[in-house]
Amino acid sequence: MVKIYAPASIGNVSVGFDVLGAAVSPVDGSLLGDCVSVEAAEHFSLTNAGRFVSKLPADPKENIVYQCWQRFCEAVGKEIPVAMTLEKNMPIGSGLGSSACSVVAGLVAMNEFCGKPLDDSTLLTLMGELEGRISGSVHYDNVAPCFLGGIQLMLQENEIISQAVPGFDDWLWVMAYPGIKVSTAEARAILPAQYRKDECIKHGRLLAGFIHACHTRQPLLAAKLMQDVIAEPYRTRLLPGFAEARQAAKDIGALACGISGSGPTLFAVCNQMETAQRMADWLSQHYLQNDEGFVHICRLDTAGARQLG
Ligand SMILES: Nc1ncnc2c1ncn2[C@@H]1O[C@H](COP(=O)(O)OP(=O)(O)O)[C@@H](O)[C@H]1O
Ligand SMILES: N[C@@H](CCOP(=O)(O)O)C(=O)O
Repeated sequence: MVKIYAPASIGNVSVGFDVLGAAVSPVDGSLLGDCVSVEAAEHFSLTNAGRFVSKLPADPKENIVYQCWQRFCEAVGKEIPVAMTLEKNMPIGSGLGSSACSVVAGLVAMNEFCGKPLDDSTLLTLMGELEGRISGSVHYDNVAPCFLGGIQLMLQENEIISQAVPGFDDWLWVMAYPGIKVSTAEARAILPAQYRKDECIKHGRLLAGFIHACHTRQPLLAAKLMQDVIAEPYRTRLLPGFAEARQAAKDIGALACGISGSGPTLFAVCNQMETAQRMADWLSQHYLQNDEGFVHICRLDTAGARQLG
């Protein structure tokens, strides 16, 4: 039996719409991600479990893990009879890369079980394709960090999909999921088809500056440049309480704050545990909308998808 864990991720990281993503895990050692197990069987089956199992599509063939199995079999050229189990621990439509967690765990579990017939680049291409089926267009900013770990920058040239960007070890990422759902496909559909020249220039400056600041080890500059001119101005209206939370992050002393993926999860970057804890307390009291919401203080998950059993 093979069991794979795939961690939560922050798509865009504010400054890199569709081209920058970061994998995160709670500092308390708890797991914030999906698990997929694969074992030998006479016929294919998929069993669902986990905290958010009831939110999965009613039709089993719409479960992206079923589609991972089907696509993997097509890629290796044979039907592989296995019993798969999805532990759906991630809320769906959360902005935490929930579908990516299932896709990455599903494909890595199949690949490990079969003795690694597919290389990382082929796997990542398949992950992007499957994620694209859900959100309406291929974007790797969740699947790449979830699979490979850390902060990943999408290059998509010279057969390189993604490469790592060095993060800052002392950064704490406070993640607050309010408990409501925002569909990624819908949050993409509300974005403009075109942007003005000055917005394009600013976006280029911010993203280039952020990557430069990471490589030259300037954390305060990197944090200052984490601004989103592409999605946040349009998506804020989907997120109750976001503007107040952003102001609170500034007042409390967070270095940066933004929408995780397409939301509704918000992230705030702090460089002191005390500030992160104050931020987490504020978000728990003011940003959560119902009992399904949660707040975690995280660090970058530099390992990405990994075998638990
Ligand atoms: N295993 C799965 N995990 C998450 N979502 C799934 C899964 N299988 C199918 N889906 C569907 O994919 C969509 C995921 O929505 P999306 O807004 O992309 O979520 P997220 O931003 O959390 O990845 C939903 O319509 C959901 O029903
Ligand atoms: N770049 C994408 C990221 C979506 O992330 P998700 O966690 O909301 O699926 C976007 O911003 O649309």
